[in-house]
Amino acid sequence: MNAAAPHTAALLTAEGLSIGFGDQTILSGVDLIIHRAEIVTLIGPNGAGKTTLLKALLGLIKPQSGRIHRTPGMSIGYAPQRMRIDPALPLNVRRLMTLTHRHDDAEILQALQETGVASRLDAPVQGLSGGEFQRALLARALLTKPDLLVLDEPTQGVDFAGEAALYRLIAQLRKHYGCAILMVSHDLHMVMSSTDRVICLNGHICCEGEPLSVARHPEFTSLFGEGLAGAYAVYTHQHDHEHAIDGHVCHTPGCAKRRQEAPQHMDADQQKDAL
Ligand SMILES: Nc1ncnc2c1ncn2[C@@H]1O[C@H](COP(=O)(O)OP(=O)(O)OP(=O)(O)O)[C@@H](O)[C@H]1O
Repeated sequence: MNAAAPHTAALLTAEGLSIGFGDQTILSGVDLIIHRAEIVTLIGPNGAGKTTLLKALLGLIKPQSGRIHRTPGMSIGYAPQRMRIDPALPLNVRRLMTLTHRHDDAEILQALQETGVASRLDAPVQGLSGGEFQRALLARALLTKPDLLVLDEPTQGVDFAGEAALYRLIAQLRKHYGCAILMVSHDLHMVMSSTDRVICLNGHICCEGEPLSVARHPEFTSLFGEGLAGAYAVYTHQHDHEHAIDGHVCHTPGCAKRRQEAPQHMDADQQKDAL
């Protein structure tokens, strides 16, 4: 999915943003552009200001200074990081979908189908698994037919296999709706393979660009460590070897298969010779 999306026109622009609470400034000098149909991921340590920036871009927090320009008429879907739901509240998925806006059943069902949880329409929200809950939130954000989908940690509470499936779904949604996606994520490995552009935030924009260039940036390595950039290199490496079923690494074509088929009565040295 790293292939550049057809993003040319700016959908949302921010210039010189400073954002804070009271006399405390959390973010300063933030300039950014979100283009149509691109996937942009905000990364950064805890407390870096990622959620604060999203909220300012959504118009939920007024910046201390700077300006935000949203394309007139654009619609934004938002899946927040946290949603406090009273465990005693009888709330099913259908109701969750209409908490803030009215939508008819057909629209709700279609959005839930898009995210793979239509069968949970009448399930109590408290009974959803982590992955189902995130998919329901995603469906809720889709109901606005967004030009921009803003997702704050969309894989929270989701296991590793579920994370990969969710990122694939997000990519499909971008294709299907042609919407831009701005998300916050801590899944750095996933981010690197599932986004067009990465913005690394820590009180200001430390670095930004295509995933590979960000992973090599000194500010990225000082925030996340050399190891991670190295791990990313492993993540994208050219696979120049095969793995036999016993974990052995084979460097000659077909050797993994031959190793698997090598007679079991041979000892390790004989098997090696047979290869
Ligand atoms: N409403 C608020 N009032 C005062 N301070 C706030 C408010 N919201 C956030 N902050 C502070 O702003 C800073 C940035 O918070 P923010 O939630 O944006 O960080 P984040 O990068 O999203 O962190 P995380 O990765 O932990 O979710 C934190 O120090 C937080 O305590």
